[in-house]
Amino acid sequence: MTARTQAESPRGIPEATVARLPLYLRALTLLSDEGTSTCSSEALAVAAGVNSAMLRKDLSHLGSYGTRGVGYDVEHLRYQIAREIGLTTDRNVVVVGLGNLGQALANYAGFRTRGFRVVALLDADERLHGTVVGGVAVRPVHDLERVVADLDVAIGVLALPASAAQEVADRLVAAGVTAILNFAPTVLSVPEGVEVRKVDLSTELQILAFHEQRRSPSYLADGEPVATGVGGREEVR
Ligand SMILES: NC(=O)c1ccc[n+]([C@@H]2O[C@H](COP(=O)([O-])OP(=O)(O)OC[C@H]3O[C@@H](n4cnc5c(N)ncnc54)[C@H](O)[C@@H]3O)[C@@H](O)[C@H]2O)c1
Repeated sequence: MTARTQAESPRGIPEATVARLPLYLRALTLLSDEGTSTCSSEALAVAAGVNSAMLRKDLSHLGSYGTRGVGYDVEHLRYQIAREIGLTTDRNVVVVGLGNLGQALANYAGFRTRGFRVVALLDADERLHGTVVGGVAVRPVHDLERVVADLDVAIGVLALPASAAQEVADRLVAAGVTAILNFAPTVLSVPEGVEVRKVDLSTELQILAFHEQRRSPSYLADGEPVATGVGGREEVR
């Protein structure tokens, strides 16, 4: 076996490419919905928001090179990418924590059309038990192990307070779940072989603020952040 020189998925596709596959899939789905059957790499790159050289390189990792003068077959490429991401079979999802965020996630119809079935909702608050969100009844978190086994849950979504996240993650892992999407503001510790993705909207907002600041006329004028705090010091939050 050759040593891996950069982060790669088990099939040898660079992780950076894997991270862009959902962008291509979304762009191809839009093109398909518009009735487009073939598209050039340039058009697909624009629709996905990347440059076309990067797109061609990414797709070459999938063995997809398009046809010279014609471009890519939209449906075929869509299938190839969906298969690569593992979306040709539906995945069952459990959402744990049915507060503001959990309810919004459970109500989101877009998961279903992308191959994710929210099959169970769990919460510790007994006032929520039996209430129906997005067509699924909320059950006690006590049922977690049974739900995972009976409903063949593949992915756990954590939308609960940070203080409860590790314990629930441990229970999910012990029950056999190997993929966790964590919205709680805490770093989870999981054994090797378990994949955790963390979603943090405030980090994304901070990144936007960083770029926004660099576009501001005063920053561009002298290359320095604007002093906003008392005594001319920049306010740091
Ligand atoms: N990642 C992000 O971008 C983002 C955005 C918003 C909120 N959050 C985080 O998501 C989490 C949920 O936010 P919210 O606004 O929905 O909070 P919320 O207080 O409205 O809901 C939390 C829910 O978790 C339940 N809960 C608490 N302990 C539990 C346990 N041990 N087992 C099962 N359920 C339990 C509560 O009963 C409640 O229904 C918080 O940690 C918040 O910080 C993250």
